[in-house]
Amino acid sequence: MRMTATAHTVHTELTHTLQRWSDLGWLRQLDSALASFVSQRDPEATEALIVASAILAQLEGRGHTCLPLSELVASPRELLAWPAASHDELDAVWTRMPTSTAGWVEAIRTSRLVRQVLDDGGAADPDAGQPLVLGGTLQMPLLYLRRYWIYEEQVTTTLAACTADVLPVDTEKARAWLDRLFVPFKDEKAGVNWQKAACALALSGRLTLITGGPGTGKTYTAARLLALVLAMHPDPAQLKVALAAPTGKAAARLKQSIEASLTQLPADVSQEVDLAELTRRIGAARTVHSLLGARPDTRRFKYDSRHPLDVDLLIVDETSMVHLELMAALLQALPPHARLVMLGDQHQLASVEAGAVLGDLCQQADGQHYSQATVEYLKKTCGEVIPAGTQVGSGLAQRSLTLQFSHRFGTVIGQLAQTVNDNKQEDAKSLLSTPSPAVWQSSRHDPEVVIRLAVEGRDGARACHADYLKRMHERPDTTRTDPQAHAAWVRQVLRAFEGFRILCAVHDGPWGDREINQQIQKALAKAGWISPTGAWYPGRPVMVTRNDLALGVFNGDVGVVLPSHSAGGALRAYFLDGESLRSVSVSRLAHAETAFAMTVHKSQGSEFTHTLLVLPSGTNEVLTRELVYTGITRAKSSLSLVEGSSGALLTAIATPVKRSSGLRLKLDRD
Ligand SMILES: Nc1ncnc2c1ncn2[C@@H]1O[C@H](COP(=O)(O)OP(=O)(O)OP(=O)(O)O)[C@@H](O)[C@H]1O
Repeated sequence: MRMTATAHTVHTELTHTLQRWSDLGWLRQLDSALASFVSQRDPEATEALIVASAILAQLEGRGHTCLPLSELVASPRELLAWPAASHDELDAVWTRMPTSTAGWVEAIRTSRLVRQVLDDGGAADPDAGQPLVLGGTLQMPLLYLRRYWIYEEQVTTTLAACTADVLPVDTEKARAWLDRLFVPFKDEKAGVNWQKAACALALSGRLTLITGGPGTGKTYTAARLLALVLAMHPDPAQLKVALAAPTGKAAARLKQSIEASLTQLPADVSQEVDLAELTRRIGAARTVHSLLGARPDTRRFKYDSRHPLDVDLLIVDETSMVHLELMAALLQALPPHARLVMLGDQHQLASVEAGAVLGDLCQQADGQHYSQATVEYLKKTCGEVIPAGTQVGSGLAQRSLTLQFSHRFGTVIGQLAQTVNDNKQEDAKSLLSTPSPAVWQSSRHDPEVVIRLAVEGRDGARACHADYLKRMHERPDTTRTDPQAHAAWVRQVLRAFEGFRILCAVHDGPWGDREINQQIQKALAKAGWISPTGAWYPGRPVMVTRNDLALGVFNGDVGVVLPSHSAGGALRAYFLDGESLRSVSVSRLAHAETAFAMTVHKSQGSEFTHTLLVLPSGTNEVLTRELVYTGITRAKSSLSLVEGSSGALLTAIATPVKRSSGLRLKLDRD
């Protein structure tokens, strides 16, 4: 098709403008490149489509799976959150943009690069491999990059199929087992034992979503569910169980806490259910990627809908970190008969990749959307009486449940986490202004406070980096000749290291993990704890930044560099997963960084006795409610907070993460 001279000039001017916006750092190069691609491939493309393409690409980079066109109508300033210097230029371009949602739809749907599949927009366009998809509804039109639309469709279709399958349950037998597996426990708030109800729910369907904050007993419940499924199975020896989590660390923790929970089961249960055999059969917990058979240099997995996983029951933990693409792959690979139980905390940070799937799926997981049938089933199967919801939720709501009582937290950290979730800023302020061993906030906004806490701890929370370094220096002589004594010493050092961690919101600047790591290294060297003569030195904590299957190390693994027991004591990086120890020669560890401090994102799935949360000064788009909630809930016993400027925490609490997605709309449709 030939472009008219005027259209050509308009396209050229616009793509130059977008390219300049990339050069100024407002857009990414990738974003303006997509806009140029659209302009080149469709000479008839409207200016609105070209601009929308660039913005769509940018939003994908920020974790959104689509662009809601209604947000472009008034002014995109809020949506884009670019620096003030951009406002005049944006406004000038916007004078040429449609002024209504319907106008945007019309400007976009006509392009041959766009596949129109609006629910109520007339016949959907045939699929001709268009790179963009216009989905959603006329009232809530959503522009997608093709692959994200496909992932959302795959997730909704498989979820709908899973939730529609009702599995037969011998309710009498189940009730008898559930009464044995759960000692009478009543949630203080609702008087419902949600853990027991979760197990009952999981028996009756192929998909169960169990959410809840830290320590609410998600893995405790999953262990009982495993015992229950095994006890109810007609041929237990045939049952194939798999455990998985998004990161290696979280997978190791899942396996460890499930095993610990299984050992706590009443003796009469373990006499009838062969728990030792169950533990053996589960095998190692895997990362979701390795479970699915990730292959280097390709997005495709070994297991998919044509080659499903060989599993009857799959339990996935830390589901909040599973992004849309991975969730689609996981659901596709599930065999049609298998049960999937997803555990996670919907309030935690989503993965950096696009999608906030758990949050989307858990919209009605509060137990207040149960149908009469769900309520009756639960009463019959586990004896728990849950009032039917005033508004009956979707099929997925019938398969979802929130555990509500934390068994782990000292009350103050738990309360603080709750006030963050509920956006109760005044309550958060008052909890933080009452110093206690559990929760403490610095009144000074100085990185020096962070360094001092790292070296000395504080009153009521002495755990700090000096602890593991002290253990390192107290190395028994036997560790030089006896490999077992050496392994025991390494474990002690690594466990002490898990007692304290600094979590930063950002990488760069004086409050970022990079600078803080350097300052702490200097301070610990000055105090005589370490001797960083080169890049590798005993006591250097490291985080792996890239998977290396050959070495057996994974992105996010955190360990400590220590001398090996071999003659000469060559340095190795040691990693602890539960009880099992791995080590790698530092000379082979090409992708690792120092980890006295790390980002909150990287800390997901881990917990530390004393957690020091560091927030930057000024406004920063990463400062969100989910980030501070995730940081706070990494603390097992004590939390310390240092803000770059006063009010950073409160600003973050008031700023929930917003990630656009069409999943909720699609789940409602189905
Ligand atoms: N009903 C219960 N009775 C007694 N102890 C419980 C109960 N539920 C959980 N616990 C204990 O509370 C602690 C936290 O439980 P668990 O690890 O299962 O929580 P979680 O929700 O998986 O936490 P996280 O999200 O932090 O991994 C464990 O020590 C567990 O044994």
